[in-house]
Amino acid sequence: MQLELEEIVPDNPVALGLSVIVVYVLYQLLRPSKLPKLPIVGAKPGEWFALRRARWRNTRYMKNATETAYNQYSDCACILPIAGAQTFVHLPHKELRWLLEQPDSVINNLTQVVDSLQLHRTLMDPDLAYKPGHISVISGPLTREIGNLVPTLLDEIQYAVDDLWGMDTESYQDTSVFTSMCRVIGQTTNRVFISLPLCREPALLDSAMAFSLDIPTSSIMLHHFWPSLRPLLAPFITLPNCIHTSRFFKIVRPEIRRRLRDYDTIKAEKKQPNDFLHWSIDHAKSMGDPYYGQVDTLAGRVLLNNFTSIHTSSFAITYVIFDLVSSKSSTQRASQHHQEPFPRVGPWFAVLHILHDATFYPEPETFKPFRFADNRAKLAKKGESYVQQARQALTTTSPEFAAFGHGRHACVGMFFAASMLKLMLGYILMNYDFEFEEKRAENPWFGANRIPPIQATIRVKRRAEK
Ligand code: HEM
Repeated sequence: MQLELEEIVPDNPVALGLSVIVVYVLYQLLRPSKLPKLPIVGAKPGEWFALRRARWRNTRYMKNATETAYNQYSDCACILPIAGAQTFVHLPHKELRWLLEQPDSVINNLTQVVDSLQLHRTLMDPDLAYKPGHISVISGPLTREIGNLVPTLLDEIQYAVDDLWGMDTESYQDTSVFTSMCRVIGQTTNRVFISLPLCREPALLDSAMAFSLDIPTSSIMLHHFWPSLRPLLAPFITLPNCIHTSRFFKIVRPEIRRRLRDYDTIKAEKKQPNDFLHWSIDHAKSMGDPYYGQVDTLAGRVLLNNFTSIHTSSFAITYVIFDLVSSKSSTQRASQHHQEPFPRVGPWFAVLHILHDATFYPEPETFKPFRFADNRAKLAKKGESYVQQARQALTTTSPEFAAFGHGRHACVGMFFAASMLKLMLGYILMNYDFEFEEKRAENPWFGANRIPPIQATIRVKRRAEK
């Protein structure tokens, strides 16, 4: 018996719409998986929809899931599905070197970053990611200028911290560490990105900080939907990204137009500003592609840099401050190196668990702010070369210390971040006292990322001058 098309397809438009949705949902649930045949973390043997159920289990118990991936599958790869993120192929630690040797034609870092953060939807101009001009500006002039920028950085840190934490030497006050650190980092990085007075403009900082949160939030939301539905939902989900981008652009556009107009005169008079915006204009002029020199491209670069800098650096300093206030003996000595970074690479390595692996870091659960400095001193005492000693530096990445990633695509801003964070910590420890806390506030999970306790407060007061 042969059925005519009209007999199968309902003529009622609502029924037709519903049938399409049902067929689509069934297809998504039952279509064969393209994933390699590997053990799935969080799945139970023989269960239906193992991948989907594992995804929700892992998301609920992220610590267990990532620990299982790191410890139980230390010899073979496994699949680590997480809701709101990609389905990761988790590689054992020993495979990191192999991974780093793969050319971009085999494992493309940009594709993975774009997909992970859904940059083609969460950025209002995806070409900022596909034509990443900021990378050469960060690794070039910004990194070269760090030494010269120290007084500028310190000036802004002092201004921002004093303003937020006050000068009262008598009484302790409650303060939200994360919120204040975001503001200090936002102000300090923008001092280097677009200089005074814009770096202190509250509306600019508010929109930059909001945008820095919009990207991870909207990408997590988008990852909850099947890829084919994302283009339809993205305009709604990324509405905050659009609003914060246009607020930021409105503030910076007049300054960018002024810089472009006066570029030749400023250069002839050797009065160039020493900031990211100026270096980006220099870079645009050398590119021969008008896209790089457009006002909105330059504004987008500054905003994108706010995204890469604000939360990464604020997380790092917030961890340290919480570790210090709950560790009496450590606050006596100025702290240099401590990071509990969030994992970002995919194919995925549990950076968090590597940094808590007792094979590499004895007593990993104990906060030892001088862990690396003491190692360095021991190496010096043994007469080891300067190069060996420098392997303990915050900016020397390795398979065992991948807080900034490792290899070709390691963080290009790490030298800048490390200098800014050390200056900040030094300034805070020399000028402020903390009230000691018996118990350290827990670090919660946000999607696949471990983050500092962003709601928690501490008590702080200005140290009286002796
Ligand atoms: C404590 C602060 C920071 C941490 C922990 C951090 C961490 C990271 C990590 C893990 C990566 C990915 C590496 C990979 O894919 O293997 C990365 C990439 C990147 N970071 Fe950072 N970062 C920090 C601060 C900064 C700052 C301040 C800037 C800008 C000035 C920056 C700019 C970038 C850029 C542009 C990339 C992409 C590099 C590429 O694709 O080649 N980061 N960062």
